[in-house]
Amino acid sequence: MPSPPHTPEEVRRVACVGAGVIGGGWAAHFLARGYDVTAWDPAPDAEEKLRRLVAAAWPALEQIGLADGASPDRLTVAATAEEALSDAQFVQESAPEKLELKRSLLARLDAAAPPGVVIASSTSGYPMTDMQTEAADPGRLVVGHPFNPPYLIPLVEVVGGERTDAAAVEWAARFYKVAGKSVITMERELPGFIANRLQEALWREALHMVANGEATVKEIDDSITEGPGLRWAFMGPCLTFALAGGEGGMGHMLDHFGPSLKSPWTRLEAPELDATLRTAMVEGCDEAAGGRTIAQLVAERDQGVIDVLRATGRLPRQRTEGTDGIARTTSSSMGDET
Ligand SMILES: NC(=O)C1=CN([C@@H]2O[C@H](COP(=O)(O)OP(=O)(O)OC[C@H]3O[C@@H](n4cnc5c(N)ncnc54)[C@H](O)[C@@H]3O)[C@@H](O)[C@H]2O)C=CC1
Ligand SMILES: C[N+](C)(C)CC(=O)CC(=O)[O-]
Repeated sequence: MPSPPHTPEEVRRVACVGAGVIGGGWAAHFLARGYDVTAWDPAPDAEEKLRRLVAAAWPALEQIGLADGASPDRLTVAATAEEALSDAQFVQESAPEKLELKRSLLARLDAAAPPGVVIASSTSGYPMTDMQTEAADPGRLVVGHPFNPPYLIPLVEVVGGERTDAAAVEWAARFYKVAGKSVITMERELPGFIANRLQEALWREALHMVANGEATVKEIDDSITEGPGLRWAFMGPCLTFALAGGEGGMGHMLDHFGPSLKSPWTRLEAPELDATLRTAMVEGCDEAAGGRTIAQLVAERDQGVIDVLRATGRLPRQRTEGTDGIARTTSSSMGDET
């Protein structure tokens, strides 16, 4: 891979390929951080949906603080991937989670991007080794796995594949930090990375409980939001459980509860996602939503994440308000820039 032509700090133009839930969320994030964003998505209604998503996200982004000059007007929608990438300094791919599609798309993006420009995939779980097989320069392809919505949840998991250059992984990790994200750089590939491997265990059990009529969708959601979820926003599952050992910490916790790890709380393979389970999940979510639309839930979620980020000190405590009443920060509002 030729060296990236720009340092992470010099990047001004980002291309977002695929502009659905995550590509649109990335576009909103990069716009709010003051970048010029060019998006491409083959769907005929993609531009309209993308602009709607950015407009819906913008009030939350104004609340947490925009970079100087940030504006939704700096979003351009290109007619082809090649046009979108022609002068891109970083590329974020967020196309559907289908391995064959990712393989050929990443090869196409590699052919279109300026030499050395790093290309990151938002994949939720494919190892880059499996996706970079058709690219002429696989050295610049990395995974940059975000969390929904990418414009509010700080974490990005960064990892390369067997044929990725270490320099590209390092560059991407630094770029995401400069762009206001909180980064975990993984030394080795794991399907599902770290967070989705953990989330999948929870999700598999949730689906089993619904399929077997053991718990409702609402009970499952309440069990997390009224319980462990409150702790997880600021203390992960390991430290949280260390406190379950009282003054003896993790040592006592393991001696006390270790044997129960062998008890069959979780023991099941992934459930069959048949029509009955699908309907139960959809109807359960409709019931839990209690008449709120997706747009209302998105606004509620965004406000909830902002409140948690604020309460846990992860949003800047001192923000300056412009004459237009919009908060602006001169550095990133989330994540660690160092
Ligand atoms: N939805 C989520 O919560 C998260 C999704 N991801 C990952 O982000 C990626 C995108 O997922 P979503 O945004 O949820 O899907 P989505 O279905 O909302 O958006 C995918 C977009 O890709 C477009 N598209 C279809 N074919 C394409 C092609 N050949 N080239 C470029 N774009 C194409 C579609 O028109 C659509 O707008 C996936 O890899 C997924 O695993 C990662 C983190 C969270
Ligand atoms: C549902 N999902 C597997 C696509 C979720 C993610 O990949 C991360 C997230 O936002 O939780």
